[in-house]
Amino acid sequence: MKRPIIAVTMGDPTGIGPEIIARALRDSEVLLSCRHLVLGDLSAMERALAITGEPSRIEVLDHGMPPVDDRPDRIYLRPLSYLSPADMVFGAPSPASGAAMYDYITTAAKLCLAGAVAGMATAPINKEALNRAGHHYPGHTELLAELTGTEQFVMMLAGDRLRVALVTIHEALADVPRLVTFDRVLSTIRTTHRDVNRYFSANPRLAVLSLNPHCGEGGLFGAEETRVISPAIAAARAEGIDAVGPLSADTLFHFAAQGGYDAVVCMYHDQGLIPLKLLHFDDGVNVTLGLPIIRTSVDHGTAYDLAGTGKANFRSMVAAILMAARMASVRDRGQGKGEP
Ligand SMILES: NC(=O)c1ccc[n+]([C@@H]2O[C@H](COP(=O)([O-])OP(=O)(O)OC[C@H]3O[C@@H](n4cnc5c(N)ncnc54)[C@H](O)[C@@H]3O)[C@@H](O)[C@H]2O)c1
Ligand SMILES: N[C@H](C(=O)O)[C@H](O)COP(=O)(O)O
Repeated sequence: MKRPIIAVTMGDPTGIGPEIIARALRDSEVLLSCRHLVLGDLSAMERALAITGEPSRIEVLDHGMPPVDDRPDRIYLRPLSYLSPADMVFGAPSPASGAAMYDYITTAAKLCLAGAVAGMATAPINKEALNRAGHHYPGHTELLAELTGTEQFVMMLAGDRLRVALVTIHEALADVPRLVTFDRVLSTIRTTHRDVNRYFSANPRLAVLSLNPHCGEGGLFGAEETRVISPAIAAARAEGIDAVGPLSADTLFHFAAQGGYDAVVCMYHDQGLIPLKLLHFDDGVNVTLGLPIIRTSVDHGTAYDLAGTGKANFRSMVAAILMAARMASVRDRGQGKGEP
């Protein structure tokens, strides 16, 4: 079987990205499941190989793609930046490295849209550095939505025991109640249902959380449940989606982690990501639902405290690459887990 090509973006060259890529691309399951094209910086990749001690050799591909008979001891790299040592100091992203992170992502997206690669798996960026370089996005998710002209997209983080999908993503907590609207809750449920059904689990059962303690306690602790969340769930159910709620966030994860639901729709970032990272920090995957391309990512950040030590755990990078390859094979077989 022809293995799909997954574009792997280096992320922040001053973080752990290059090191976890060096390690992940030696993983036997990764080697069996896909070919890769790393989009990044040659010097940063060479430094990561020296730090990790991985015996791979870099093969520079300025234009082409990795061959069908790619070698397990190669890193196929398209260099998109040539950073100076001053721009590669660990933990100190610069405008140049911020611009480079942006170029890796946009090039990968273009390759995905052109069908030159099957999907992309991203190493972590520093969002502040991205913005300082003049690219004003909260993260990969919103940048990729814009690049692909996608309006309805969802950040989902997934592990074997739990999947969480977010109604609001990178927002100040003070803004969340205003942003939890009927339309956003309903579109998050719809997009989550459609893509979980397609890629992960047929006819998924979705739990939808409350925003307030005890589901608002009959209005005593807030009205979003009755005003917004319940009507959105009712509308989704009327479309045939198996969504239940609103359910109290403090207890629901106990049951969801035992397999009660295929995904949990959460109202804000930390509501979903705290339980997910508690259970799955080492092997969780961040996947963007709703895009016309396949995009997965690690579930952690740049970890500057570990950059340059070779000690960062690379399992989430492995899991992200494997998930992208699996999603590509589901898509390319023209069949999902459930009906489209
Ligand atoms: N997918 C992404 O691009 C992504 C995701 C999350 C955070 N970030 C960015 O990363 C930067 C740092 O964020 P943060 O400090 O909140 O989170 P972080 O995940 O970088 O670090 C939090 C803690 O987890 C540890 N850690 C992270 N990854 C690890 C790994 N692979 N192995 C072992 N330990 C690991 C770190 O050492 C640190 O102690 C921010 O700029 C943030 O925007 C990017
Ligand atoms: N919210 C994610 C996390 O905490 O892991 C992360 O920041 C990812 O953001 P993007 O994939 O949009 O860069």
